[in-house]
Amino acid sequence: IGLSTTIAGVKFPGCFMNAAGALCVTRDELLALGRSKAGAIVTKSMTMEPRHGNPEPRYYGFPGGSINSMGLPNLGYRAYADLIPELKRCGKPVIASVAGLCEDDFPTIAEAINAAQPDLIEVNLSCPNIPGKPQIGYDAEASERLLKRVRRVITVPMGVKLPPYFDPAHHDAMGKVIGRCDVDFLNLINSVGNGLVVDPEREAVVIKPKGGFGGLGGTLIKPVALANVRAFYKIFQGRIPIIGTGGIVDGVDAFEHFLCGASAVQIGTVLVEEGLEVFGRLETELAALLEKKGYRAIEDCRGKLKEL
Ligand SMILES: C=Cc1c(C(=O)O)[nH]c(=O)[nH]c1=O
Repeated sequence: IGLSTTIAGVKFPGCFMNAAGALCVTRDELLALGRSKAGAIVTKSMTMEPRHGNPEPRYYGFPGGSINSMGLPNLGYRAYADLIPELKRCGKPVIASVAGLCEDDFPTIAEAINAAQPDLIEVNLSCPNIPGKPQIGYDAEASERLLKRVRRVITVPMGVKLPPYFDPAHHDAMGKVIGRCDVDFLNLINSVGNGLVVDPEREAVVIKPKGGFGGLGGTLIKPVALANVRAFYKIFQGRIPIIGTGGIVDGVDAFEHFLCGASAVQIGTVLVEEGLEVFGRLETELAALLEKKGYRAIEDCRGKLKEL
């Protein structure tokens, strides 16, 4: 069973990759991803200047998932632009994740990182952890304005990392925006923003930033992730490839994302908790599952979710 896939004309040797943010901030982390069985290298979302990020503890894993308020720790876009040629020599696609602290940052960073020619650029409209900054992805007009400015300066495939939406009216509104911005792929979803995890023993929050509020990931968000993959897959009738992210812990979870319409999947919490060996486990599990079900490749099951 081949687990390779193609997104916007770019061939991925494997369908599993890290989610931006998971083990991908430093040169060593990115090169380790290059040596691992990951099907791609995805950078941490980058900003104009290097950032330490929020005070620790800022990540907490627990049975069922994780909560984080990292605060965009990254090396700054210039460092990643310098790294991209070396990362591309690892023999798998390099996805540069672009963020910013304000709207004007995005086209500036995108133009500079495009010059380094990553295989794809992923525009992150969904960071939930910048104190005082609402997620751009929840503002349709701002999203459209930003994506059009970024599209003009990017010559490689451009994708969008969106937050979860919880109302079909929002799926439709964002679908219209995406349809007008010449987007090459979608990545659904980012963490479920501003959850709160409490430690009843200590009677305290578990992360320091924002009074303990942070983005939720892991198993508990899988139904939300699947709903968003399915909603946008149906809106675009499979014509815009989707990377499914959220709640993938084993091969069956990845299969569910493919059934809902994903062409590739990203992992965050399970990668942080288990380490780079998780890629081998997930590939083994998915290949066995597809074999058992009689599918020869991912595209044979993509979008085949049955309704009752
Ligand atoms: C880019 C910042 C993000 C962060 C962060 O750096 O706090 N955490 C997330 O769960 N998603 C993000 O998009």
